[in-house]
Amino acid sequence: MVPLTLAEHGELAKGRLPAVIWDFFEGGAGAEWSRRANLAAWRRHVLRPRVLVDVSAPDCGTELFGDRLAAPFGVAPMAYHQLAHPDGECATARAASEAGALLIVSIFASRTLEQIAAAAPGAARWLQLYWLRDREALTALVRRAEQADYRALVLTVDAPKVGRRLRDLRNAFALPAGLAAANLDAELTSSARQSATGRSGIEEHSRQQFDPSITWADLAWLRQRTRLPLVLKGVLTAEDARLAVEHGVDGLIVSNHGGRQLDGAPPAPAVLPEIVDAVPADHPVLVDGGLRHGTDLAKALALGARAALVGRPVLWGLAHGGADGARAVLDLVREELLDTMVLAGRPTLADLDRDALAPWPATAAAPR
Ligand SMILES: Cc1cc2nc3c(=O)[nH]c(=O)nc-3n(C[C@H](O)[C@H](O)[C@H](O)COP(=O)(O)O)c2cc1C
Ligand SMILES: CC(C)CC(=O)C(=O)O
Repeated sequence: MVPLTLAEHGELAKGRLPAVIWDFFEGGAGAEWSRRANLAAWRRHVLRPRVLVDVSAPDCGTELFGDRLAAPFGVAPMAYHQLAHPDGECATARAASEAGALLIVSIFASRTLEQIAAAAPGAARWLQLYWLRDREALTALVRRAEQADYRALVLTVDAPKVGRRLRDLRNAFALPAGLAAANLDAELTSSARQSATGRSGIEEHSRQQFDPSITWADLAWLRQRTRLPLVLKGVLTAEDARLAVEHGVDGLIVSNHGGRQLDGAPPAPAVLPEIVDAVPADHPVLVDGGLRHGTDLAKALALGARAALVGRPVLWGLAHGGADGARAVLDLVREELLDTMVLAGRPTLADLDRDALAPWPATAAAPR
């Protein structure tokens, strides 16, 4: 079967992956309300098509922190791509580069920052960090990212601890032998391999390593250690967006972490407009969560996002087709975005403004 939708990439991946890995990828926290809400939220808006517009040359190319992208999209930071494919993040890097997408590498990547950079030289890539208790390890990562030409740092701020992920608890999920967080000291992550306490290995490890005491005041410490743009991921209120700007942050990613952290947190499209309105226009606001169609990406842009990130579907492509599979996923999203722009009579990104959207009436059930 040649997959024609992201969901079909998911079906192929599910057939390939061990059930516990599928659950780690797919699962959310708690009752998984936020995970499901992410998928439903994009359906609560309709596109307002304009007609008799010249759509013969639609253009979705853009630039982000100086890098050219084929579309305003990227790969969300996700841990351990080798769970999906032996080439791991190196394959994803090739795929993203060929598709003209931004790649955000997770601090829990299973290949080194340098290997990933070498797999796609010159490509747009950022490094995502969690605030580790070990600040020397954090500083070392920042240095390496600068040397390997990563263009921005993303600090994920929605995870003072890992959310209560019931699937991983039931599966006592732990990293398989031979797989590790390649950029961190083996000692720092060894607990991710066991679940002696009956928790998931991932939860156990984050409990030991994440510093839950950091506050806005600590951001200055990180700011002083790098010239790279700093982006906060996991901001969901206008209040925090304003604080971020006051504390010298350069951009935001509006995200509920794919529903994997606070269950009950809003899906990004519900809060994106208030956040876009709260920050100066030269601070890019990105978004992620539940994007499964080019139309979802068009809606994100119309709500004011500068770009949107795709998470799980990239792992699906990687799992069933390696770099080619991940690239097929990204190409599909871009092609569907271009289709949407043509059929909606909005051939440039500037045309995808708030007039391009209307809410689906609250009284009408959102179609499945
Ligand atoms: C398997 C998996 C691992 C993830 N690892 C990280 C991570 O290391 N750092 C992070 O900031 N977010 C992580 N995320 C969250 C994603 O960056 C992103 O917010 C979310 O997956 C987007 O939703 P989507 O998967 O519905 O597209 C992870 C998500 C998944 C599914
Ligand atoms: C290793 C985990 C803490 C990575 C993560 O953020 C996630 O699984 O959502």
